[in-house]
Amino acid sequence: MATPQVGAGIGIANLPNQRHKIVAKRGANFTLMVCGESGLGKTTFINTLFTTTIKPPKNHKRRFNKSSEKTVEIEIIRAELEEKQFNVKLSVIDTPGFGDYTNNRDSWMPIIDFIDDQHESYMRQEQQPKRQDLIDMRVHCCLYFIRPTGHTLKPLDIEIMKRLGTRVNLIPVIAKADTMTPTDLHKFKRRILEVIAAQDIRCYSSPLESDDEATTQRNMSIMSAMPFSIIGSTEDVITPDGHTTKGRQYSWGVAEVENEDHCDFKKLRQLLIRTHMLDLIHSTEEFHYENYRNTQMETRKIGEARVKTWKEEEEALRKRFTEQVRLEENRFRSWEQQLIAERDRLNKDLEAEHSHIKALEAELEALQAGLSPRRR
Ligand SMILES: Nc1nc2c(ncn2[C@@H]2O[C@H](COP(=O)(O)OP(=O)(O)OP(=O)(O)O)[C@@H](O)[C@H]2O)c(=O)[nH]1
Repeated sequence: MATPQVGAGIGIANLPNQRHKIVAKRGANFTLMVCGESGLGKTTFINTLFTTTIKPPKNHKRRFNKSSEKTVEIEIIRAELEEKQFNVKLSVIDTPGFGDYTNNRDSWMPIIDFIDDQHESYMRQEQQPKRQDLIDMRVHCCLYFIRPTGHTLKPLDIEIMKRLGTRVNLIPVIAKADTMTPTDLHKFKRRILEVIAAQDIRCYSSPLESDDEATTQRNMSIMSAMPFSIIGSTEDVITPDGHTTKGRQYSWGVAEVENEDHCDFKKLRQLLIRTHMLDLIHSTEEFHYENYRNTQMETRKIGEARVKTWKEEEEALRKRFTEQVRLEENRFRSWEQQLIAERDRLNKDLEAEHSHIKALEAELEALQAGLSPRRR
């Protein structure tokens, strides 16, 4: 685990102004998770966000050597950020390779387990008599990277986002926004929001209202950009007006990371680092952790091992499926019985008609036999 010390002006010095001045004294502990399909720019984004190489870029050829059975590896990168004597102990949880495999269902389970395990570990530590220096790795925010397809969310995205949203502050982001036109990006955002609402996916939302009108406006402007479109790059480029900035160079021009006409990187950075870091920490504590704790307290005796929630969800899903199959089979059987009964009834009718014809034929024969001598 790398522990780089970085100190460039990225805005964490504003944190003490956010909510509790007390945090300023001991600094903050912030855990950020990035997940989404492989190659969407998660590592690049993290390095862009903290204006340093927190994590070295990967060798993408490596991916092709992996066995298709392999699940995601969770990586923890730690860094200490310091600005104007304010410290943030940052942990970044990367989930590389996600979605590379044929069996994608197996790829989200370790992510869900990781989040639950951190709550579990914190809860167990809290139950101990000695409660100082608790190790806290609860995930305060999860950035879910969406592939910039321009269509809509994929079923796998929906499935994972649903599970994440009930456990963690989920923030959806559209990766590689420089690969889409502003019109397509706008339509894509709208479709994503429609799916999020229709599928009841819970995303992070912060209180918008504040005593200060400017803060309310700022919060509204930040939150209205969700799902945030982002461009990641640690490379310097020269803009048409001649200044140097982080961006991606193309033959048609440059895509600038910090240009609000190009993407929402600035707003997302503002939310994560400057304005909402403490709210993300507090809502994890007050909402997601409490939720976990309450559920476990209701369903478990003290000391009893945790039943993995996703396993319960899987079991419920399996039961529902088996029940549906059973109902369908019953429906099919009763339909088959009806068909057999109908066939028997028709056969009987046919037999009766047959006998009737036979009787008529016999009668006709008898009549013909009766008539014959007189003819002669
Ligand atoms: N066009 C474009 N390319 C990007 C962007 N961000 C990253 N890339 C490129 O995408 C490739 C993958 O980037 P990574 O940051 O390694 O992606 P990742 O999601 O961490 O990949 P895994 O860890 O394998 O899941 C690299 O070649 C990056 O240069 C972006 O915003 N736009």
